Formats: sequence, structure tokens, C-alpha cells
Amino acid sequence: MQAEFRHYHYPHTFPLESGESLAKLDLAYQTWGQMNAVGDNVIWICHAFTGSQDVADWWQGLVGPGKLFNPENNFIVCANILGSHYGSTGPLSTDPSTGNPYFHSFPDISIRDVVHSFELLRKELGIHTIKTCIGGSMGGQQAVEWGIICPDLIQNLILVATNAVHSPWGVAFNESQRMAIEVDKTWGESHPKAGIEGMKAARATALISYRNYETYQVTQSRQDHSLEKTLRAVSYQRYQGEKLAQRFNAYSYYILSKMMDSQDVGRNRGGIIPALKQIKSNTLVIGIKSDALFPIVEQEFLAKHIPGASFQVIDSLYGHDGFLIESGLMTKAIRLWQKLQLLEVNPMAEFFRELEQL
Ligand SMILES: CC(=O)SCCNC(=O)CCNC(=O)[C@H](O)C(C)(C)COP(=O)(O)OP(=O)(O)OC[C@H]1O[C@@H](n2cnc3c(N)ncnc32)[C@H](O)[C@@H]1OP(=O)(O)O
Ligand SMILES: N[C@@H](CCO)C(=O)O
Repeated sequence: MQAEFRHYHYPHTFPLESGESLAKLDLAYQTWGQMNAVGDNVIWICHAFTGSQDVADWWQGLVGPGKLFNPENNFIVCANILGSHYGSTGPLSTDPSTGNPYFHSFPDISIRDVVHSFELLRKELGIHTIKTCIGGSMGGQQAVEWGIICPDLIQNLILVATNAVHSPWGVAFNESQRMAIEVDKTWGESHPKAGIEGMKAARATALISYRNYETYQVTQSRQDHSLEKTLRAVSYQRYQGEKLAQRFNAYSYYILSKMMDSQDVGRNRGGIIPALKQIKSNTLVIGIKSDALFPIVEQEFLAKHIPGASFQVIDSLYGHDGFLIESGLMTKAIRLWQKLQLLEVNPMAEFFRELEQL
């Protein structure tokens, strides 16, 4: 059974939170498996920053025949987010008002805008209920927003290494990356490779936040005590920048970093906690102990304020990127949660209830 790649075209004006709009939009998406007759087997996966709709590629430990999210008995959907590089409307798409690519004129897109675009696709696909919606990092930001926007849509919500509001620390990392792109002399130009050297530096900076001291210690330590010309950590940083430049563009990188910053579920909803309280899905929040970018206090907060949510912590060497790498541990955590749900046991909800009474 093969995954299928498709395009959804919405020919009408799509208003954005910023007050701007897109004259039309396209979403590139992947489906895997078949929706059953009652339509209760939909798994919607939300991808992170530089990810894509090709979930079988970047989450192959979790998604595929025989895996936790099995296309043999589920209908798996993953859509490329607006602004990204993998086929959805983004800065390299043609602006219908000029006939040229948007490049620098592409408008800011918020996490909430992305969820509204997913709603268009969901309706087009005839999906009335989502059995499980899961996302990590920026994918989790979308998933939590969706749980608030459509409280009766998602039965099970799984939020991994994510947050309700992007922290000043996270914004600072993103701004530093944008600054790296801005100082690239080609950034002011209008062609697909503009700012690409800056983006390499931005990715190298980001990597520091996706991993941590210990990850580098274990994977990039000095080989010996000689005065090496190129230390391992040096070539690693440079290689990671080059690797991303082979598959991404600086405009999308810039726009998506601002999208991450836009995360604040409390905006126009009377605050973060009242917003989280609107979620009705059975929710599992997973945090990664060594995550320096979305530290586990952020997932504790989500679990504390989403009604009835469960919380599990994964111990990983890899920091934030553990959500992409630790598929074995995530499978275990999710299966355990599914079992506890069947037994109607929620130890974390009990814990938070008791904590509140102290
Ligand atoms: C097919 C693809 O491009 S991935 C699909 C799209 N990407 C996404 O969805 C984004 C999400 N994915 C990611 O962010 C990443 O792929 C992750 C987090 C899952 C894994 O990160 P990776 O960069 O593969 O892992 P890691 O940090 O161990 O680096 C390994 C790479 O660095 C290279 N490397 C390791 N140490 C060094 C060093 N000291 N100097 C130079 N290169 C080094 C390795 O040879 C390897 O190269 P390769 O990727 O060409 O095989
Ligand atoms: N490595 C991830 C980090 C952001 O969550 C990505 O590039 O999408």
C-alpha cells in the first residue's frame, strides 16, 4: 500500500490573522490508507518547522505498516503547512496579483492560519471526526490550536515537545536566526537562492537549541589531544547548514520561524488557561527531559490546564529533536496511554487534582 501525494486548491481569498490575505491557496498533502465507511479511523499528523507532508520519511519509526500509526487500518493525513517549501502556497509560489513569485512580499502566516487552512482540506476530504491528531514541536503548536478551534473534532490529541505560547527564549533563538539571514548580502534580492548562506548559519544556530550540551559531548567530542584544524563540532555545524540548503529556501525558513513565534493560544480568547480549558479531546502531552528549546515546564503547563490530560516524559540524549528520533520511546508512551485510557485510569490528572488542593 503506497502513500499518495495530492494537491488541494482553494480558489477563493483566504484571510489571515494579520489582516492580510492570500488570493488563493494550495496545500500539498499526503494520505496513506483508506477512510473506513463510518469515517472514524482518521489520523492527522502535523509536521514541524522544516518537515513535510512525507510523514513516512521523517517519522518512519511511528508511521507505516505494522507501526503505531498503521495505514493498513487507518487513514493517515499529513499536509504541508502554508509558507513551507514542499508544495503548499509559500514565498516561491506565484503571486496572482503580479504574476511573479511572492519572495519578500509573502505575508506572515500564524499557527492559527495554518489550522484554518487544514480545516478547508479536512472538509474537502469529507472528514467529520479525527481519531487522533498528533504533532511535535511546531506540529504540536498546530495540534493544540486545532483542539481549541474545533473542540468536538478530535477524539485523541497527542502533543509532543510543544507549547501553548512560544517563549521569549524560543523567540530569541528565532530572531537570532532571522538576523543571520538578514546579513546575507543576497537577502534583499528576489530569486529562490537569496539568503541561502544566511540560512545555513541560521540552521547551525538552531541546531544548538534542537540538541544540548550532552548531545554534542557524546556525538561531537574531540578525537584526540592534537591541535586539530577542524574540530568535529565545527564541521558538524557547517554540514548541517549545507544539508538544509540542499532542501529548503531562506524565505520559507524566515516565514516559518515567525509562524513559530506567533504561537499564543490565549490571543483574543481571554488568556492561555481559558483557551486550554476549551479542549475536549482526550489528551496526552509528551515532554523530552533534555529539551532546551521547549523545556518540559511547557508540557507540564499544557497537561495541567487541558482538562483530563495525561503527561509523560521521555528521557533522550537528543534534546528537542528527540521527538523526531525517539520513535521507540514515543510508541511505548503512546501505547501505555492508550492502555490506561481503556482502563479509565489517568494518574497525571489525579496528580494535578491533588496538587491543586494543596
Ligand atoms: C530526507 C531528509 O532530508 S529528512 C526529511 C525532511 N526533514 C524533516 O522532516 C525535518 C526533520 N528532520 C530533522 O530535523 C533531522 O533529519 C533529524 C533531527 C531527524 C535527524 O538529524 P540528522 O542531521 O540526520 O542527525 P545527526 O545530527 O545525527 O547528523 C547526522 C548527519 O551529520 C553528519 N555528521 C555527523 N557528525 C559530523 C561532523 N562532525 N562533521 C560533519 N558531518 C557530520 C553525518 O554524517 C550525517 O550526515 P547525513 O545526514 O548526510 O547522513
Ligand atoms: N529538526 C526540526 C526542529 C524543529 O522542531 C525541524 O527541522 O523541523
